[in-house]
Amino acid sequence: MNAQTISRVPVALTIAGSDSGGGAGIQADLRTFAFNCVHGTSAITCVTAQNTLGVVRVDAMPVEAVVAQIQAVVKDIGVQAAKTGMLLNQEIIFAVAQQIETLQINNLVVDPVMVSRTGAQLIDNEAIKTLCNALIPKATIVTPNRYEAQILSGLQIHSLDDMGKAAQIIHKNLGAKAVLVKGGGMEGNLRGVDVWFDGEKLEILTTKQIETTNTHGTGCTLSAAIAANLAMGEDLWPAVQQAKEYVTTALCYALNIGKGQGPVGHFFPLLQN
Ligand SMILES: Nc1ncnc2c1ncn2[C@@H]1O[C@H](COP(=O)(O)OP(=O)(O)OP(=O)(O)O)[C@@H](O)[C@H]1O
Ligand SMILES: Cc1ncc(CO)c(N)n1
Repeated sequence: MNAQTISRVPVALTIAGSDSGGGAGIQADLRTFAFNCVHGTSAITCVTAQNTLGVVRVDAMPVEAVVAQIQAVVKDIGVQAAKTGMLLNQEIIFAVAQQIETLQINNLVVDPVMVSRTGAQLIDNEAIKTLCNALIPKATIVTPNRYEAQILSGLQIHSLDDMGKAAQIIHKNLGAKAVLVKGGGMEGNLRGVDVWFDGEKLEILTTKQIETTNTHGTGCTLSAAIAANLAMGEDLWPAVQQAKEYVTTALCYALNIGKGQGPVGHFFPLLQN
């Protein structure tokens, strides 16, 4: 059989942490890229020992190693979009922001991983400051969860109205082109409702609520799917809408593995036939 070489495939880069349990981080991002028909490349910032019950240990990569991974990918292969996930510390965040500027990476999705859905802070205050000053201003879109949006906006978020206000404050103060406040951590019928603001339009993204506790990796999956759609050449708003559909279906096929929160099922397109 003759090989069919494919040379014009869109390429996306994830700059994020490794999740040994395979549900979030780099592992979720690369699967999401693949199932959205995009070649996935990666720059690993830290290695977590993690499972469905939580994070046991985190080891940071040396800053030079993070920079070398980004440069190796961009200088040879080239990327049409990138996303950032768990960047861990101030030095890594600052170096990543510099590389994005120097290598002129367009279409940047910043998932400002700093607080888990349960409200536990994952990075220190200095790192949060650098994220706000150096990286978020370069973002095409920033996608905070409820708790991250509270930190970034200074508001307490309990209602849809609060989500909208937070999105507008983050947009005005931090300079990302668009903001998506995610509702996975909201209560009642707001769970799964996201709010978008791009400086002009305030939109509410609703979906059917999925009754599952297996929600590990939803945020990584959503931001990676947005990056994949941007790499495919989609405009930002349709890229977000399609990514929301992808994460919703992946949640419907979530995996009931481990003793805690199982991961979303990225490979549902293979199961549907
Ligand atoms: N039970 C649910 N039903 C429907 N959608 C959900 C549910 N839980 C999360 N989502 C959706 O998943 C996406 C990710 O949002 P979420 O708030 O869970 O992000 P996150 O806290 O960053 O995720 P994680 O840290 O687990 O990766 C959003 O579109 C959100 O609305
Ligand atoms: C590596 C990694 N990135 C992101 C998250 C947030 O879901 C996680 N739990 N682990």
